[in-house]
Amino acid sequence: MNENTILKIEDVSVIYENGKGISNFNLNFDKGDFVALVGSNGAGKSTLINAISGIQKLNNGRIEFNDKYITSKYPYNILGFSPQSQVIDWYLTVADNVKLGLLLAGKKTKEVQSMVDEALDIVNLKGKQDLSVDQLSGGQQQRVQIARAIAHNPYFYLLDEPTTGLDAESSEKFLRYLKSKTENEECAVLLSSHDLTLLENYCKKMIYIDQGEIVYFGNIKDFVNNNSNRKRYIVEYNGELDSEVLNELKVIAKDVVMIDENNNLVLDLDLDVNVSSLISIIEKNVKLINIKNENISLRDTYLNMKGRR
Ligand SMILES: Nc1ncnc2c1ncn2[C@@H]1O[C@H](COP(=O)(O)OP(=O)(O)OP(=O)(O)O)[C@@H](O)[C@H]1O
Repeated sequence: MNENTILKIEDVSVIYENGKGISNFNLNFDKGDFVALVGSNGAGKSTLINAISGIQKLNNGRIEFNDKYITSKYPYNILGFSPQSQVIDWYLTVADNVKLGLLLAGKKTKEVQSMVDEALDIVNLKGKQDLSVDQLSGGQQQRVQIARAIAHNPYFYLLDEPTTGLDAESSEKFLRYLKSKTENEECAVLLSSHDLTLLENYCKKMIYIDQGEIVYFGNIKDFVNNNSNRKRYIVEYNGELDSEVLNELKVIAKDVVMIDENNNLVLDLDLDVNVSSLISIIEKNVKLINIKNENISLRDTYLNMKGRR
């Protein structure tokens, strides 16, 4: 195993009695990796996460940890695991929930309080530390679970839909925190979510699973570049576009024509569309100021690909 590799998955299959599950997964996670796990409902994301966490038995293959980071003697030390279902202790306060996680991770009592404070700060629950968790909203309870998963500064974060139920600002703050961890410390993150825009903004790599199989594992940028069959053009212009011209553009651009909030014309074009012919149509009607060329988002690329599969 490469010295930068934290965790390696070789030929892993988990097949449930009904024949569903995941088959022949080969993956590896190096330090610095921030990996998005994407796929439709039932694709196999939680199965993979639970297999890595050890709560799901494998039918085949093995999961190897680099013993530089992970010793099987102290698994809680290494994994920052937040499963999809809530696993908080309802009879404890917010702070005690996090403290319990730290003690299970083998942290010494004297270092625990500052780690609790830091984790609660990251999830914006500092003022609520003495409340019992059943007094919190659903999103706040989810944040307690996150705090418990991250408080011990694990080498590997294993997070199953951690932002579900979180407000936009908490989700952004949490992903920003994870990004800075992967950039500055020896750790890696695997995080599942259906929020592809959030994932694209923070993660570097992605695993795309469909019906228990890996469709893609690699950089998000490469996925978008290689699989998007369209490019976006943003056209800034002076004047008023006639509806006739817009209709003409819509025929060529197969209806994917919009006017954005800055009153620019947005065209999502198939790669084989001749852009200059479109521009001459626009120029007949208005004065062109600028044309910007953008890649399509991960979300649009993914939805497009799903439509084709
Ligand atoms: N304990 C189980 N017994 C039998 N089948 C299961 C079990 N757990 C999951 N499955 C099936 O395995 C497949 C993968 O499920 P999994 O929970 O891993 O999907 P997921 O990608 O996490 O979905 P979601 O986005 O809905 O959380 C599904 O078809 C699911 O019905």
